Amino acid sequence: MSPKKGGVFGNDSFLMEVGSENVPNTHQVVYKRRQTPKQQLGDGSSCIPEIVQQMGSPKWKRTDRNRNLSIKGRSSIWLPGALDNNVPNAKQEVKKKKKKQIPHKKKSVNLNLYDFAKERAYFEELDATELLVETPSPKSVRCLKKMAWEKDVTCDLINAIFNRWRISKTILQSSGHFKLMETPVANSTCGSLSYRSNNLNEALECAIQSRISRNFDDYEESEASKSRNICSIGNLAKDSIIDSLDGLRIKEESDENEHPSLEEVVNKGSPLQSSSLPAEFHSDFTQLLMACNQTEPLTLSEMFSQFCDISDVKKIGEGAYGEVFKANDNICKIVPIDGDSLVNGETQKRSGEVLEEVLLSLTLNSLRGRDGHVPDQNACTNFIHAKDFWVCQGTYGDSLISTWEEWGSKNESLNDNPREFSERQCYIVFVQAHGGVDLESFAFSDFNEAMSLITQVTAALAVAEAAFQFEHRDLHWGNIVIARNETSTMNFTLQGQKVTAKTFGISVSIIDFTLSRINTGEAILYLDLSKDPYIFKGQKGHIQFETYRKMKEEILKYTDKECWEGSFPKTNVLWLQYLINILLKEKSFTSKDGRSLRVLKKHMESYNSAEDCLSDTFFHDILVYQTT
Ligand SMILES: Nc1ncnc2c1ncn2[C@@H]1O[C@H](COP(=O)(O)OP(=O)(O)OP(=O)(O)O)[C@@H](O)[C@H]1O
Repeated sequence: MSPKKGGVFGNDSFLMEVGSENVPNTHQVVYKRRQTPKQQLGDGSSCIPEIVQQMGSPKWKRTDRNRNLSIKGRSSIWLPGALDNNVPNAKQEVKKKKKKQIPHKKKSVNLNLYDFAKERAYFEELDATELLVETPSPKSVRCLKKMAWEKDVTCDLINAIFNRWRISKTILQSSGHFKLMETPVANSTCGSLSYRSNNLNEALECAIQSRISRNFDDYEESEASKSRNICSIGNLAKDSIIDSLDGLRIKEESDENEHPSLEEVVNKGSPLQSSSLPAEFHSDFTQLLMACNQTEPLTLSEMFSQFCDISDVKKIGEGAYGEVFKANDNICKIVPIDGDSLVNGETQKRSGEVLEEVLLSLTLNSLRGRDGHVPDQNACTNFIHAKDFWVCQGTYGDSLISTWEEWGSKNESLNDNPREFSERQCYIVFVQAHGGVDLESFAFSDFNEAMSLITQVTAALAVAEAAFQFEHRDLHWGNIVIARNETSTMNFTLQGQKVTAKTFGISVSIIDFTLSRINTGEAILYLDLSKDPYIFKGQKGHIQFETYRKMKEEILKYTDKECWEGSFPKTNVLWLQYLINILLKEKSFTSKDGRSLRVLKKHMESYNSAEDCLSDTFFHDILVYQTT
C-alpha cells in the first residue's frame, strides 16, 4: 500500500477512536484506590510508606502506587494509509499558542518523603532462584499456538493486527462514536478455529474467510442480528475498510452469488449491518485473541506450563494493574481485563486498550532488530523485550495464590487477593524478558553505574523519539529495571549514527507503557490524560506527581486544550529530570558526583528532547560515536 501523507492536527481525514467519553460506561468511576493508613494523597498530609530493610528478608514496596488512573481506554488516532518512514512531526503541526513562557521558578520543595533503605538482598534472592534448565513440553493441545513469535510471524502479525484495528476504528468513527457489539467471551466464535499454520497470514485469511461466510449464514436471519446495532459507513470509511481488507488479502467466497463479498456489503451503502462484518472487526476481545495468535483463552496454569511447572512460578512484584510473576527466566505480568468488578480499586482495562498496548510493545520491539539484523536508522535494546502475549481466563489456582500470599506476607501487598477472581475473569498476560530489579530496589555500587543508568535511559528515549516520536510519560522508578551482567558496553543507533555506550556492567530496561504515546506510522497511540484529572492531583512536592503536572503545563504551552495526542518530546526530558531528582534524593553520592547530576539537571531545562540531552557534556566520556 502506498503511503499517503497526512498531518496530525487539523486534518479531517484523521479518525479519532471512540474514547471512554463516548462509550457508555457502566462502570463506576473510581478516583481513589484503597490505601494503607500511611498512604494518602493530594494534600501532602501523609507521606509514602517507608521501606524497612531486614537482612535476609527484603522488604519491597512500590512508592509510586498512589496514582490512580480513572480513565479507561486509550484514545488513539489512526493515520489513514500511513506507514511512511517519514513519521510526521506532530509538534510542527501544533499551532503554537502565543503565550509568554513562565520563567522556571525555583520552588522550595519538600522532598523529605521517604526513609529509603537499599535492597541488595533482593538481588541475591533473585540470583539464588533456581531456574529450570528445560522448558517442559506443552501439556494441552490448546497450548499448541505460537511457539516462536520472533521467528516467522512478527512483521505479518503487526500488519495484520493493525489492519484489523484500523477497520474497527474506521467503523467506530463512521458510526458516530458508536460502540459496536463486543463478542462476549463465553460466546466467542473463535474456539472452533484453529491456527496451526506457521504462516500467520495464511491462518488469518482462512479464519477471516470462514468467518465471513459464517457471519452471513448465522446472522442474516437470526434474531440476534435484528437486535444488533446498525451503523452507517461514510465513503472514506468504506474505502479504508476495502483498503484494509486488501491488506488482509481477503478473497471473495466462491459462492459469491449466494453471499455478497464483504466489499459489496461495504459498497452497498448505508446503513450497514455491523453484524455483516467478520467478528474480528467489531470485537476488541476477538482482535486481542487473534493478536495473541490464540483461538480461545487458556487457563493461567496452561499458560504457565509453557515455561515451567506452575509450582515454580514466583510472584516478584506488583503494580496497580498487574501482578508480576517470574516463570523460568521470563516475567509474566497478569492484568485482569474486561470484568465489571474493581481490582485494586481500579476499573479493569478493556481489551481494546490492551490491544493498543500490545501494538505499542511490538512497535518498540522492532528497535531491537530481528534475527541478528539491527535496524539501520534507530536501534536500541533498552525497552523491555516483549516476548509474547496471552489471553487467559479463569481463577488463579492454588499454586499462584500461594506464591501471591507468600510474597504479600513479606512485602505488604497493596493489591487485592486474586483469590476473589471468578471462573469468568479474563486476563492479558504480558510475557517479557526479566529486566532485573526496579530502580527503587537497586543499590548502586558506585557513581559509574548511576551514570550508566542515566545514559541508557536517555539514549533509549532519544532513539524511540527519533523512530516513533515516542514519549513514555510515566517513567517513575518502578518502571526502570536494572540487571547486572558481564558486559562493559552496549550499542545503539540514533538517526543512522552508531554509538557505543559504556555500561559499567549494568543493563537498563524501560517497562510499562500504559501512559505512553507513540506514532507507529499507522497510528498515534496515546492515553488522553485530560480525562484523568486525578493524576494531576497527587501530593504537592512529590517528585513523581510534580512531573505529571509539569507534563500538562508543557502541553498547555502549545495548545489551548490538553492535546495528549501531540508530540511533546520535552515530556521525556521532564522524566529525565525526575530521574536525576530521585537519584539525588534516594541514593547516596559524593558531593562532587551529586554536583555533576545537578549540573546535568540544570542543563536539561534548556533541552527539548532526550536527543538534545544526549549532547550534554555529562555524556562525553561515556559515549563513543562510531565513524564509518
Ligand atoms: N520485565 C520485568 N522485569 C523485571 N521486573 C519487572 C518487569 N516487569 C515488571 N516488573 C516488576 O513489577 C513491578 C510492576 O510492574 P509494572 O509497573 O509493569 O506494573 P503496573 O501494574 O503497570 O504498574 P503501575 O502501578 O506503574 O501501573 C515493576 O515495578 C517491577 O518491579
